[in-house]
Amino acid sequence: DQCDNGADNCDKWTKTSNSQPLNTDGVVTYEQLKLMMSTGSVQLVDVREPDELEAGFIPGASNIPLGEVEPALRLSPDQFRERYGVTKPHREDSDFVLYCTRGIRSLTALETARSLGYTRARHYAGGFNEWLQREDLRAERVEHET
Ligand SMILES: O=S(=O)([O-])[S-]
Repeated sequence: DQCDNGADNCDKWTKTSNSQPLNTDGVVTYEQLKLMMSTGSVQLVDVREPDELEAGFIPGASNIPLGEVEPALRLSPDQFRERYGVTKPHREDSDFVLYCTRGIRSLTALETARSLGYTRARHYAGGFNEWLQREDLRAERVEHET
């Protein structure tokens, strides 16, 4: 079973994965994402089209457009790295996070990922829209403080 590989947080995840609707254990909030980014534990994938990323994206994200998510996750790890320049997520990874503009496409991508065995994958439902708003607010607050 999934716990055989000794993943740290195995218990927490095996109890909820597959048995809960995606909107409870499948969602990452802005705060959770920031925390994951600050600890270096996130494999972030932007599922928007490449031209949408020209206006910006979340730092560290790789781009796999929605229509490529399924074939991408079927690539071998070597092929995946060659194509996308990053390590292919492992099926048991809980730090595999998808996002788009406002959570619609990333939910579809998440369902695709889960159907391919990525049972702990999640999506940042607020998407790039919320990200920009929250980051702007943070910047303003920092300005006021200084
Ligand atoms: O990017 S979106 O599908 O949420 S509009």
